[in-house]
Amino acid sequence: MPKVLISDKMSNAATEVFRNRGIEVDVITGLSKEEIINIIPNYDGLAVRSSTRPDGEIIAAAAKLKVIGRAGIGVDNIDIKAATDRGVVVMNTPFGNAITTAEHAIAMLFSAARQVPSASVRTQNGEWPKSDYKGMELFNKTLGIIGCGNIGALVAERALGLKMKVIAFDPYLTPERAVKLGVEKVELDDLFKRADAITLHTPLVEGTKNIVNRERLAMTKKGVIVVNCARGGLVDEYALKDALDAGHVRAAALDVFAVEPAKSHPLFGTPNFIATPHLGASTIEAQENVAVQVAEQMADYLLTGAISNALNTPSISAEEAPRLKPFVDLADKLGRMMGQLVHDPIKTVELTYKGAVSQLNTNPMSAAALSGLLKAAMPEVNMVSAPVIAKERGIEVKESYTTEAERAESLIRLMVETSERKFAIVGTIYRGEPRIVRLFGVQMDAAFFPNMLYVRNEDRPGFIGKLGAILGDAGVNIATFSLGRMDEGGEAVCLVAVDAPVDAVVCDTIKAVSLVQRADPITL
Ligand SMILES: NC(=O)c1ccc[n+]([C@@H]2O[C@H](COP(=O)([O-])OP(=O)(O)OC[C@H]3O[C@@H](n4cnc5c(N)ncnc54)[C@H](O)[C@@H]3O)[C@@H](O)[C@H]2O)c1
Ligand SMILES: O=C(O)CC[C@@H](O)C(=O)O
Repeated sequence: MPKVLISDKMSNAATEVFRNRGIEVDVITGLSKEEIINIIPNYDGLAVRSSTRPDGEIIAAAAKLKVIGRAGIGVDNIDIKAATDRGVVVMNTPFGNAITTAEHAIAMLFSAARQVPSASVRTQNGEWPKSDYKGMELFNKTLGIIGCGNIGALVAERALGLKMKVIAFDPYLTPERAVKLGVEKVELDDLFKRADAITLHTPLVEGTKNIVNRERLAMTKKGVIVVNCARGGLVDEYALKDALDAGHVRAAALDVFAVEPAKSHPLFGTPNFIATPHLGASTIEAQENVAVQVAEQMADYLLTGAISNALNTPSISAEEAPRLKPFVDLADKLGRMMGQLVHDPIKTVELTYKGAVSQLNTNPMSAAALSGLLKAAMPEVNMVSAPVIAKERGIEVKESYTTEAERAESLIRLMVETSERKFAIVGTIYRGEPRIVRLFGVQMDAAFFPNMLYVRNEDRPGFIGKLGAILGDAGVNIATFSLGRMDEGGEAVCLVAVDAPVDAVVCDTIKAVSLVQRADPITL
């Protein structure tokens, strides 16, 4: 039974989902990094919010870990590269808290426009400071949205409902979508110049770090409002403080800070500054949504292999997972066989899906073939890391599809190209089992076995007897023998399934037989 650790405060709904799905679950929050490193080897899954930071050291200690689930959107607390290198799937819940966070941004906008928090505190202090507050009406004002994805679009929809004009900067926002949302797509500087209020909804990446900086704040209208409910680090907090102190920025409301938890901060106590402790996603509804969603996704993966909302590997729906499995296994075996037979650096990998398989989700098959192929040189590689590694190494990966398949319902052809030549292996699934139907240009019909021997020789009488004798003398028992040849007297291929690995000495003895070109062991 798989076992999951929930290491951050999360709705009980997550625990219930795991238990109902037959997954053992421990909820242990407030652990130090060292404590997590000590216990993580016991778990197949780790469910977190933002307090736990699964970094390279935690992931390296997690011998059994298969999945990290983030009950929320941002995954900047997770070392995705380390997870990818170890084959750990990282998944988030991209929509479960979006409405709640959009509502918090709107709440912050109103709070800033009317200074609700400070007016409340002073009123309750008995001051009745009515004449100190003159707010800003939002009606007819221009809201500048930086980052118009899920949450930005929800904020836009709500701001339009408030009869604001909405302008948005997002390099990936298409003009069509902007029209559909009812927002005007603008350049970044234009947004800073025109907005009466600015709200941020981008992830924190290299291109968005300090996107609200001193120079850009200087472009804004006097009296602008700044709201950030996305990520700390998007706003230069010192530049914001100066602009607030100078009275250029009317008010600012931050839910997120460059360093969290922000227990003391230069902005704290600044007039017209509002802070909340990363509450954007904190509603009963959102927390229940993300907890249920992350637990369902993790359970699906651990129990069925279905993958949704993964950041480092292609999706596989629960419905398609069982149909894909035999083809993923076949692709892995084709890759592993090829990886052990081709020793030169690979320039191109081409996967051709023929027949019924071409209609399926082939992404996991290609990932499995690549991982199998690279394993010969990199034993740690896996389906999650292989596509990234192939890209890093400059290996071009191509896929092609045809609904026609000769000789079988479905065929997968793996072709690799080195600087010298091309090699191809073709496989199929027959009665639920993977089989090789073509190997380096030679037609055959062979099953895959854990230990095999590949021999290429010139087709001459007597060779098979000699090969059998060498294997017999070496105490290697033959399980099956598959043969094929280009044409009579031409090149022939033997694929011998054996009961134990064939060592290098035996291979050298076979290679010494005249007309033998290659003898390579294969371990699957
Ligand atoms: N405060 C909270 O509790 C809370 C809750 C949920 C999400 N968030 C954060 O809110 C942010 C947005 O979440 P989302 O679900 O809308 O993400 P999303 O991926 O749907 O949208 C992000 C948008 O930012 C855009 N973008 C990327 N680079 C950009 C750039 N250089 N300039 C402008 N736009 C750029 C993308 O094109 C995308 O449209 C994330 O950082 C997420 O972590 C915070
Ligand atoms: O878990 C939280 O409270 C914050 C979540 C939020 O930052 C997110 O990115 O989804």
